[in-house]
Amino acid sequence: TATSSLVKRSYITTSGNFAAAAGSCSSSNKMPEKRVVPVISSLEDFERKLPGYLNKKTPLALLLDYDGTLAAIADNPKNTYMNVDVEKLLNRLAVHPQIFLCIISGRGLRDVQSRIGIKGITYAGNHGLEIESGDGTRHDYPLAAELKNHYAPMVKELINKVQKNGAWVEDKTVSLTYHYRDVPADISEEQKQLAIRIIESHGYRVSQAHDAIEAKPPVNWHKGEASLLILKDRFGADWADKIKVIFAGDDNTDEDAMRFLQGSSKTFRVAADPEIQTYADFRLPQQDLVEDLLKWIRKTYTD
Ligand SMILES: O=P(O)(O)OC[C@H]1O[C@H](O[C@H]2O[C@H](CO)[C@@H](O)[C@H](O)[C@H]2O)[C@H](O)[C@@H](O)[C@@H]1O
Repeated sequence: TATSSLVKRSYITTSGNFAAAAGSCSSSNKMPEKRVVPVISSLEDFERKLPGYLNKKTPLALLLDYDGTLAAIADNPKNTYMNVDVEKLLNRLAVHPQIFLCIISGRGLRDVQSRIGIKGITYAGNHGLEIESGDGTRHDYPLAAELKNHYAPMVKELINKVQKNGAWVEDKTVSLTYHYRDVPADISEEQKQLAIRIIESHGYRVSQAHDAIEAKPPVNWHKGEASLLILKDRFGADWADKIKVIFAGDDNTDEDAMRFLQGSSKTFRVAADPEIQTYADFRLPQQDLVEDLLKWIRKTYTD
């Protein structure tokens, strides 16, 4: 079955050679030439700019990021919430027979599951390193032992040396986030640079997030690869011929999904900055437009 292949599939983990692994995907990550991304700024805009993309006879895979997409960015990850209408819409779409709902987050799997709170849907945590289907089937990216052995010492060193002046380490067991929002501006950059050096000295890869940096294992696995695995697993290798796909996200790590889904989906980047470079098909200038995206889908599939 689709779910059993999720468990059985095995991936070749990059070897203990961190540097080689870290360099191996850099060229394919290059952004396309500067282009103006069409903007969607109202519910009507979805219909106007994507006429006929969705129809109730064709199944939809709806892949959504959490922080900054379903929930507005807050001062602390513990203080995020989806507004009541978004929650209701999501719950409704989750049980629609033509809609496959998946949440793909940088948070730990259990954390994002508890925040969304919908049973029976697919979740990916830690940027896709951990995946759990609605029936409980799991896929954990097999990280090399040498890499895993560096994780705890990395957390310890970060806590000892840079968890200060308001900064703190979010330990998510296979990747971490170093939050520095509350560090005074005059020392923030220096402290962040030290955190980056510590992370890289342990062979982990750094990427920028909102007032935080992410430390991820240097493997060619991210939200893009995870999205493809999830889609293949659920709909088969020819998923692109059978279904429509929508992905929405707001962060650098979501760009991997937007890049991997190019041409076979419609992707939306939540970003206020009109100059932002993105692989997405459309830009949503405010986070609350995600609610309109969900309303557009509900209207198409339930009216
Ligand atoms: O992939 P996502 O679901 O978008 O998760 C990305 C990271 O989100 C969280 O951090 C970000 O959101 C926080 C709450 O709004 C905010 O305080 C922080 O500044 C942001 O960077 C989460 O804490 C991380 O673990 C996720 O990787």
